[in-house]
Amino acid sequence: MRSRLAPAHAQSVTRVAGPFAEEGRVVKFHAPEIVFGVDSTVEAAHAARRLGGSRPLLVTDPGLVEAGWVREVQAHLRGCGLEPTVWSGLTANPKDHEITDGHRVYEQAGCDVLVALGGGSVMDAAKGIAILAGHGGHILDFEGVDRVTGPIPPLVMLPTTAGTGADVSQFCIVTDTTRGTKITILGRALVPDITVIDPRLLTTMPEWLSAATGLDALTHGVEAFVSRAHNPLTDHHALRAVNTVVGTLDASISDPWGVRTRSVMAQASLDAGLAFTNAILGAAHALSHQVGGLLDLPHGVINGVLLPHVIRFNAATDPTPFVTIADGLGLDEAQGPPDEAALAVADAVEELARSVGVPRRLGQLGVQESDIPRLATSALRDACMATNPRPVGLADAEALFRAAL
Ligand SMILES: NC(=O)c1ccc[n+]([C@@H]2O[C@H](COP(=O)([O-])OP(=O)(O)OC[C@H]3O[C@@H](n4cnc5c(N)ncnc54)[C@H](O)[C@@H]3O)[C@@H](O)[C@H]2O)c1
Ligand SMILES: [Fe+2]
Repeated sequence: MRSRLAPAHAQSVTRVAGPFAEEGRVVKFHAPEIVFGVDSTVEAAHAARRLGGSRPLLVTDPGLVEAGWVREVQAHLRGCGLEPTVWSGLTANPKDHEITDGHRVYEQAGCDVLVALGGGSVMDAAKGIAILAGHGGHILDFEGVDRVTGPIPPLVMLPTTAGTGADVSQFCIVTDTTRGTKITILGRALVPDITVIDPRLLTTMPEWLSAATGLDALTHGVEAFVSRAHNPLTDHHALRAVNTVVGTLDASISDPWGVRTRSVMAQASLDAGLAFTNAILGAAHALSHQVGGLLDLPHGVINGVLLPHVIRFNAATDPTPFVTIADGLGLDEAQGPPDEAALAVADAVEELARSVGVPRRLGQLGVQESDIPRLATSALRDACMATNPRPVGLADAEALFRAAL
């Protein structure tokens, strides 16, 4: 049974972080070691060494090579006496066969630790390589929950977007190129050993990427807050992430080199990541993974289109948690009826998405009516669907896709 606060005008938002557990309920919370700060990148090299590595595979992608960050991290690794091999042969929304390629390089070079420098795609690829290094087999064999049962090599994360939260999460998302969908591999074994968050690395993000990844963090915050698996520890991070993204995303885009606003967004991404890795996600992600797998589009952009629709769908049966979000965002409707407060949150998300240049409709991204039955069917199998607060049937998933089309 959901334990949720009464509307915000009756109780303050700070109550969300109140008593940890109801009687008879166990609350768990996992997180990697976290280093946060401008110019902290070198810590990743120290960490790789401290974790017992001598030959790191530096997993990255061509965009990060071009941005100049790969050279810098290579120098740090060498400066710590390590012998890195760089592998950058992956694309956004990493593909199953790319993980196989990366694993081959890992084995051929005799690597013993993974350092991921990049966005969610790079970090998920590094996790995928770690899974294969520990178990062999094919990456798609590990789809689902807790299929990674043995030890895997140490994982050091240097996130360059803000963000997917993959640097703190137990998720690994890979594109199944045969089925044209994204699979979710989920389990505590995939929580990285350490994330080194240097907001300086975010300054080279192009505008569209800042917008997309900021909306991804917002979606993580909202979905974690309303998730069936939420708890007071995750609520705190989820709410703070939502408030911070809404308050800062515009500014971080208009001042791309501003390390202060980038730092705030990095913290929002971290908060959102800590929330969702523990509370899991919901229908927006379950639907988004299908569109991302089919059309190879930026994950955060798809989320920005879908989230308002999913909020309205969920609020139709229980608007209460959205009242707390509305209150945190300072929306006037938080003082009124709960369903109006929830709709105001959906509208605020839609407005933010449009203000940062995300299209309003899935149709503008290339989704067609004829895709919907297939997208809806596979969305029901996604691991994120189980924690959506309102049960989603096939007709609901189709209706959600149509509403967003
Ligand atoms: N594992 C998880 O917990 C989790 C959570 C959410 C999303 N994801 C996954 O993450 C992926 C999306 O990751 P993303 O949104 O971070 O983008 P991304 O990693 O796909 O990167 C997109 C592009 O941006 C470039 N880029 C990244 N950082 C840059 C920087 N600082 N400067 C210049 N260019 C830069 C990359 O080179 C790439 O070309 C999707 O596959 C999604 O499914 C994973
Ligand atoms: Fe996401």
